[in-house]
Amino acid sequence: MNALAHRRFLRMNGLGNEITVLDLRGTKSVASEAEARAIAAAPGMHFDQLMVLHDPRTPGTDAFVRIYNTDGSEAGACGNGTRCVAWAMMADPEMGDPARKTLTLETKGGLLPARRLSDLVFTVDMGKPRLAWDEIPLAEPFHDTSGFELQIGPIDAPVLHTPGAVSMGNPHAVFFVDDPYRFNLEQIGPLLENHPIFPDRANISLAAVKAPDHIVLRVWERGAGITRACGSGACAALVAAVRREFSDRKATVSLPGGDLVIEWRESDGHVLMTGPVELEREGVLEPALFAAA
Ligand SMILES: N[C@H](CCC[C@H](N)C(=O)O)C(=O)O
Repeated sequence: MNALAHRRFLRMNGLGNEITVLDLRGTKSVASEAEARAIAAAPGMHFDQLMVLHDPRTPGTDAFVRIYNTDGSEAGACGNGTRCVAWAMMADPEMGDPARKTLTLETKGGLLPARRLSDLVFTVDMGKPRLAWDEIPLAEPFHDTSGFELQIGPIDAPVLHTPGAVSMGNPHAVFFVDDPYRFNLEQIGPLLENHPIFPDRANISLAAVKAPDHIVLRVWERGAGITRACGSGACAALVAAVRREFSDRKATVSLPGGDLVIEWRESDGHVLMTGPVELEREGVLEPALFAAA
């Protein structure tokens, strides 16, 4: 019997970014990429990200969280998913402790302190952005403020120039454009995600700075495609905009699914992301899901 069979899961979202939460704390089980893909591919089970809770690894933290994309690939950060896990660990009757208003999660990307502001609104400290070319990572050095030239085919695809490159524990390329909805992101997203300049692939954002405190964003996510929202992408876009003096250090980022408030805190260089979560349903993983995994 597969170790994940019959396990309870929560189906949540962060501004429409579809998140499944699974609690494997107290076990030695680890979901494989094939198992994550199998869950995402099953009827009615699609997720953009699967957030799997494991026992804490670092003193002072409450859980280690593995993050899987729709294609099964693991990621070091997921802002919307982290808010959903924070809700689950504070408010879910089986996973949570309602007395908690703060907790610290850990992912492959680092430590993530989270605070509950109200029933469904959380602030996560997403840590410091990583900005060196080999931290993103990129395949070669690039000029750290003007970005790097990036051209893609086919010919009818718009030529996109000088994205900002930022890691929030996962790789992001942010293209500043006049109107993110003018581009055929379905076409250019996968070309850019898989561009050889990104040895680990990348999340691709199209950002329009409408005001010093307002950015409009669309994201093609690595391993998931176009999503309704991307929390780490919103953080990356704010950081890239500040570095180019396009925006203030605190701004509202409007994604297709709604708004996040992002602040690149002056005092310690950490990026704070504030936004809502929603619980859609709960369920149990059927053994048949894993027949082919
Ligand atoms: N697709 C991303 C992970 C999820 C990011 C996004 N859903 C968020 O809220 O940050 C990656 O492979 O790096």
